[in-house]
Amino acid sequence: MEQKTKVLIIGAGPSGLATSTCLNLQGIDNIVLEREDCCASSWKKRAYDRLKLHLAKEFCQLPHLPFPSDGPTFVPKNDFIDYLDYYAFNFCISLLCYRIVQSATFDVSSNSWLVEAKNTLNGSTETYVSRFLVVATGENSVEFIPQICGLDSFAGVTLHSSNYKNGQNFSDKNVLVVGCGNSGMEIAYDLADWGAQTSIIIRNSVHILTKEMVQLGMNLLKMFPVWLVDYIVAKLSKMWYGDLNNYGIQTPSKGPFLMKSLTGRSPVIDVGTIHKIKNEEIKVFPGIKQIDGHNVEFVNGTRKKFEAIVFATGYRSTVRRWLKDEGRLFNEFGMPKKKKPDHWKGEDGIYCAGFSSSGLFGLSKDAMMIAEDIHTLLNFENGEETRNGVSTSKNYQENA
Ligand SMILES: Cc1cc2nc3c(=O)[nH]c(=O)nc-3n(C[C@H](O)[C@H](O)[C@H](O)COP(=O)(O)OP(=O)(O)OC[C@H]3O[C@@H](n4cnc5c(N)ncnc54)[C@H](O)[C@@H]3O)c2cc1C
Ligand SMILES: NC(=O)C1=CN([C@@H]2O[C@H](COP(=O)(O)OP(=O)(O)OC[C@H]3O[C@@H](n4cnc5c(N)ncnc54)[C@H](OP(=O)(O)O)[C@@H]3O)[C@@H](O)[C@H]2O)C=CC1
Ligand SMILES: O=C(O)C(=O)Cc1c[nH]c2ccccc12
Repeated sequence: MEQKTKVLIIGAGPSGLATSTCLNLQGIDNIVLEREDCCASSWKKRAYDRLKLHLAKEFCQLPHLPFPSDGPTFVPKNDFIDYLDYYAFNFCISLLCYRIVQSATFDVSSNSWLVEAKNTLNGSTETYVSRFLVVATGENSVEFIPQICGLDSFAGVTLHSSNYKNGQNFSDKNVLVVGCGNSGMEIAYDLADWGAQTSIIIRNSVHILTKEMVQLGMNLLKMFPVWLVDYIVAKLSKMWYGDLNNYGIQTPSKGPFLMKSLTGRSPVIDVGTIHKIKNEEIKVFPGIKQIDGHNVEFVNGTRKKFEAIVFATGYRSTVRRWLKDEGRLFNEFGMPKKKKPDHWKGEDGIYCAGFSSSGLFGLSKDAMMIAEDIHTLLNFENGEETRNGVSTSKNYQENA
């Protein structure tokens, strides 16, 4: 089987859905391929129960569909899932699930992308041919668990944050959370709330802000330079939380928004974890040196027994496993080679949406720019054809 389309989009997360919608509204034929059985699978299957969007809803809406004005400012996970399902339905997205893309190659002779996908319903390999290819498989495509000396010998339960739902099964257990990004800090809070004896590893410096500080910062950024916004937000954080050094938390020298834009690392948006750290409900440890049975030894020589470890150690992109473009658009980590704002476009009609480390806000911008660019290129190509005597119906109307 070989299926042809003008644009092939890989991945039906927010990036794929947003790009498909923007193309649909321009009347450009496109198909979205998704490896799972549904759209927005990371939100439906790999997110913990108490998750809410950290940014105010105005920064999280996808193109052409605002959140209801009477709804909460910080949208809960399930409302966001309903929003994404409605989005896919409302904009008539042409979605093919159960398709794991295994290779994508540009064919110079036909000026098109040849994409092979495994159909997991019947085991067959399908071929798709398109003029344009949009990579929307996400920065968080696969769980990352670091190699730690002795991890194989750990005698308790281990899981990645993407498989954590809530702390129900951990009450009264000694649990170690590895990683102090937004997942780790919130999961530690949740575990402590469920009665687990909770510890967290914070091995590097990290910014801690409230969601209101981030909201203020995002709004100030519309008018003021990043250094000034960082100065204000960092001052507010210091006033609110005091000196966190005493609790094992150092503040980076670069400001939170500059750091986000340069490295993609988000500040931790505190949901109450800091309060629990201050009152010793949650203990802070430095990096792990080694694990032996139930014992974990930290780099400062301290040892402690744990019954479970939650790895909130982040994710990796998997593009380089299947995209055969000789590493032109993506680096070895599966992230764009070009710096923002030029990250979203490669050569030969390839694009990426959702790889600017700027969350839903950034991926919506990518989607709009990609659709606009494809629209312009197609108009140009149609114009060329008209000049060469091959008119399309669109050009008949435009020329009339
Ligand atoms: C826990 C968590 C909370 C977050 N909260 C926020 C927030 O509040 N605000 C914010 O702005 N950002 C947030 N983000 C960051 C980001 O906005 C989300 O990760 C968002 O889902 C990214 O959308 P995406 O479509 O780029 O990637 P994903 O949602 O990961 O979607 C990619 C899709 O591609 C599919 N796929 C991957 N490989 C293949 C393949 N080979 N073949 C076919 N399909 C494939 C996957 O199954 C998946 O459905 C959060 C991230 C996480 C992990
Ligand atoms: N409600 C929301 O909006 C939420 C948003 N998110 C977003 O999702 C994305 C992914 O977040 P998250 O899952 O937290 O992943 P991140 O990549 O942001 O964080 C990973 C963490 O793991 C730590 N880590 C990695 N390896 C080790 C190791 N060997 N030992 C100790 N620590 C280690 C890192 O620390 P180090 O710096 O020392 O390497 C870092 O603190 C982010 O953009 C985040 O902001 C996540 C949860 C909720
Ligand atoms: O939740 C995330 O990690 C995001 O990427 C959302 C986001 C985009 N810009 C920001 C600036 C500060 C904090 C979070 C974000």
